[in-house]
Amino acid sequence: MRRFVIRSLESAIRRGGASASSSRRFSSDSAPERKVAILGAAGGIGQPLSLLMKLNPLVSSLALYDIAGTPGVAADVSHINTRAEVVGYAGDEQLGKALDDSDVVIIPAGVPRKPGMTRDDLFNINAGIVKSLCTAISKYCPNAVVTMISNPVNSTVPIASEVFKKAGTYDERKLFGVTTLDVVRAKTFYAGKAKVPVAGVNVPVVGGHAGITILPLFSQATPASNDLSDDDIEALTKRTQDGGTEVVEAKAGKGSATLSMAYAGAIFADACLKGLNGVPDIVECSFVQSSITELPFFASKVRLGKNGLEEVLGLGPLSDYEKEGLEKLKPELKASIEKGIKFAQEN
Ligand SMILES: NC(=O)C1=CN([C@@H]2O[C@H](COP(=O)(O)OP(=O)(O)OC[C@H]3O[C@@H](n4cnc5c(N)ncnc54)[C@H](O)[C@@H]3O)[C@@H](O)[C@H]2O)C=CC1
Ligand SMILES: O=C([O-])CC(=O)C(=O)O
Repeated sequence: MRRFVIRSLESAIRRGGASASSSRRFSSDSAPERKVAILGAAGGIGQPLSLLMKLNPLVSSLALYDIAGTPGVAADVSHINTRAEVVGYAGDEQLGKALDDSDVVIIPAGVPRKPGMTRDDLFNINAGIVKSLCTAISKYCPNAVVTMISNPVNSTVPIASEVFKKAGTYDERKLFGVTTLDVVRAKTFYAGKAKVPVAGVNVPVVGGHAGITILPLFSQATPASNDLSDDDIEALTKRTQDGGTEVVEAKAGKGSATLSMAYAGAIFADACLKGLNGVPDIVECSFVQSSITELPFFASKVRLGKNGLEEVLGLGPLSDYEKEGLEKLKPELKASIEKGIKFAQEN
């Protein structure tokens, strides 16, 4: 954690976080002013994510919004002696103020899974929540980068895109489904199996964010390992795809991943902020509008920049096992995307 924060600070300052081309005001520690809003900030993910964003020196203003409970979270987090000014907002009537002038909006609002449920089982409740929050975003901060954590991500991102299109504010460079936790898991599981230090591991994860739509590309993992058998790769793939369910079952009815998700959400938000600040070569995996397959949204490596999404990177060479996984995931991902679009168009 400490290393993450220090790295952020160092790279923001050293690699152009203080880029003179930004029209933003600069604070004394040379990073431009950036407002981050978290919607669902009092929840299981929202609270630790609020803490992590308060520790991020690239954030100058942190708005914590939820339907209730945010004054307490904000009072607590605000006592930490870091740069960000923290304000809590609760209830519909304060949503506009929370969003006003935000550079990055992170959305972990909505219900989590219980054992036996799929992410799609959350659709009926979370689709409406995401739709109303995105309607407010298009009104109060139409230029913000939006990072969507609420599940099912394979549908909530298409919902957000339709809401923004209807409002006339859609910019595909500003909408991201957060799949960073899949990458975090793939790195951890790979390092354990390949017996390499986890800090230097990289594994792209493509597709979507549910079950078989999560496709880790272990053939591209670095450092490469010659010791892993086909069975090992299959087991690693399945464990990554079922990582969320592993946590849901271990929590036995008390929700899904919150701490690891907050970590992943903070990594992705930090990457977005660095991109906005003009730091070069910021690449993360994310579920975005894409043309690298025939599906309109797809997760892959993306380059982040001053306007959000700068470039969707290709899939790279796939193993036969990964090629097969890619073809298998397409029908499910397509159906989830279409379900989201249909919901937003009809409601
Ligand atoms: N993308 C990913 O990798 C992951 C996504 N998730 C998803 O994140 C979501 C949140 O999970 P948790 O934090 O564990 O749930 P939680 O139930 O602990 O917290 C959700 C929060 O959202 C708030 N909320 C509900 N309606 C709202 C609205 N209209 N406006 C603002 N806030 C609202 C609730 O009051 C609550 O505080 C779930 O949908 C879960 O499936 C969870 C883990 C990983
Ligand atoms: O599994 C869930 O419901 C939450 C989630 O998306 C994850 O942990 O990857």
